[in-house]
Amino acid sequence: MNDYSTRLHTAMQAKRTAALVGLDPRESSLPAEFARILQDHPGDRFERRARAYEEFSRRIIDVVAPFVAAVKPQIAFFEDCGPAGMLAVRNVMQHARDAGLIVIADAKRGDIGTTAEAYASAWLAGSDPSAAPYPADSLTVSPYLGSDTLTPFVDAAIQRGAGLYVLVRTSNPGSGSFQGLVANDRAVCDHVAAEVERLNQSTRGNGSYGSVGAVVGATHPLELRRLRQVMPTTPLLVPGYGAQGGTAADIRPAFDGQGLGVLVNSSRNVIFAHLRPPYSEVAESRGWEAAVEAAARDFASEFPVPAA
Ligand SMILES: O=C(O)c1cc(=O)[nH]c(=O)n1[C@@H]1O[C@H](COP(=O)(O)O)[C@@H](O)[C@H]1O
Repeated sequence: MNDYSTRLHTAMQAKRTAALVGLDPRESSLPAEFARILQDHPGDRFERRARAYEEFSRRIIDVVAPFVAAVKPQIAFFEDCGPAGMLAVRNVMQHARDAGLIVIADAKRGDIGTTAEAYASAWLAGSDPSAAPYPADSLTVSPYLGSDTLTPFVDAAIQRGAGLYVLVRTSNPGSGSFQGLVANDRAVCDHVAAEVERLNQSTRGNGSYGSVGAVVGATHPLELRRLRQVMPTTPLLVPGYGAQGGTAADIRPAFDGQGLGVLVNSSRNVIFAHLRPPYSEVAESRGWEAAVEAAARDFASEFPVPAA
């Protein structure tokens, strides 16, 4: 069984990019052709929306799979469709795995130990997609309840060859209100980062990176640099690029010498490329999937990874 970091970095080297496409479907931004499903598909409006999100996400996966290493379904949008949405996201995750992509479930879970065990068991399929009802390779996790509540996730990650991304410094404008508070001369996010690095070491084996990752937003470039120093062997998930204002130059210092150690997320800017220039022109002449393909290619080329 290959551990998460080995699988992730193999995928990044195969696709030669650190780009990750976020699957955040939103009814109001779907291409026009999905109006048919939203109106005519059998079931109530939640079931119809779930059907549209599944079809849209599957087609995004088919378009981007040649260019990126991973996708990150944002569970909130599927949950907002009720039970049909959860079935849809399960199918989307399986479709992505069948396409050879690394799947990060963005569900931001976290709770006391026994409950955390159930969350981990539900989401961390790891190297064997049949090991959990939701076949994710890795999961986003909140550290707010304390270090002991991360342990069940770490144990499951080790057992199943799965990965975690613990929220350290999130990309939203107000993330400093708690994460930036200073205690014992260090910001809370630095304390979390030190703990993530410690937990990560226990999963590391002989590889350069372990399986306990951290989320650090591209919108805080100075913190990103500092936190990379605190977590030198921790794989980073960096959201906030593109639609939230983060740039490639903000993120580059977090990569190691081989172009590894960081996955960069972009959701809206890729999956809804048909809504913004210059890709809207591509959509007009060649359809929305051509626009997504062009946006995914451009995004992937911003974060090149050399072949192994
Ligand atoms: O865990 C995340 O992925 C995440 C953490 C964070 O700090 N900021 C953040 O934007 N995200 C997620 O990353 C995605 C960003 O989407 P775009 O802004 O459209 O690229 C959303 O699904 C967010 O929930």
